Amino acid sequence: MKNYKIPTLTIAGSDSSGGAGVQADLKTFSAIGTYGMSVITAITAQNTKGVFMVEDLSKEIIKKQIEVVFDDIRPKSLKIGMVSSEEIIKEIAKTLDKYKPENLVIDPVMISKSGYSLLKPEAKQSMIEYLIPMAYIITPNTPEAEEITGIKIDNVEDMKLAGQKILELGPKFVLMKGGHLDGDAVDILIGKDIFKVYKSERLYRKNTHGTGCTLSSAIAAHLALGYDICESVKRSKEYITNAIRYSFDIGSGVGPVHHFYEIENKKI
Ligand SMILES: Nc1ncnc2c1ncn2[C@@H]1O[C@H](COP(=O)(O)OP(=O)(O)O)[C@@H](O)[C@H]1O
Ligand SMILES: Cc1ncc(COP(=O)(O)OP(=O)(O)O)c(N)n1
Repeated sequence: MKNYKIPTLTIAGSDSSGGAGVQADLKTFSAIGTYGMSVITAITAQNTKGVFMVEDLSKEIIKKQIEVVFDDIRPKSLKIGMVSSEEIIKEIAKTLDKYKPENLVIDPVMISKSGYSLLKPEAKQSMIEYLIPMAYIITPNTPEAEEITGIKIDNVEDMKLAGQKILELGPKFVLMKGGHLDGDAVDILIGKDIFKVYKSERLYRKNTHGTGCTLSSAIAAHLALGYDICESVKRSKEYITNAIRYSFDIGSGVGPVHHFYEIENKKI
């Protein structure tokens, strides 16, 4: 049930083309029916053809954005997307630690579809050490899970192994996303006492810019609305599948997925 007074927050980078990052997150929050807020970590000059330039914001302004939001409108859930440097990761972890946020969804963004490194390689370890243990749920795609665990992932069995290893780093749940493998799009939710598979048919679409951002913010929105973890993932998987199904051509490269308000009423 939508409730536009329920606050949700994204801590992520800005995508000037509107398909990924903060812009995708805010569209998702609105479409699912929550009140979206944003803490911007970096500005990317990006379009459907690629990422052309990135500038991080200072750790001071990132910290201040978090503080003023939490001190005034405490979010019911939040997601963290692009955080590119060790310095920024540590500042966010330290600042959030003061507020003990509930329902923290971490999308461990590393490399954009166009191949641009959005996480500096030397910052990977601080993401593992400082951010991942704080997560209620983390949502790695297979290349990210490989980077985090060192396990090569070619199939669902490998996804389970890697997911288990990520769980040992401290998050409550891990959602292993299988969009990069062949065949059906299979995601696996792993927790101490939970193992659930969410499967949808593979859609052969060109326009898949922002899929990971959209899925993680959909999970944050559903958690904020009060759904439990399994129902939040189920509804978010339906949301992203429809968003990919109705994705459209805009620009000359990989276009965005479609956020629209009727999406929840469509059957997949
Ligand atoms: N071609 C596709 N058809 C259907 N679902 C897909 C497709 N590609 C990705 N997905 C789904 O979109 C979500 C994002 O997946 P993935 O592509 O693995 O992550 P990311 O966008 O972070 O690289 C997952 O739920 C995945 O199963
Ligand atoms: C600013 C910003 N943040 C994250 C991403 C990566 O988004 P993702 O949802 O993984 O989709 P692709 O860009 O890989 O299609 C981004 N591109 N920009």
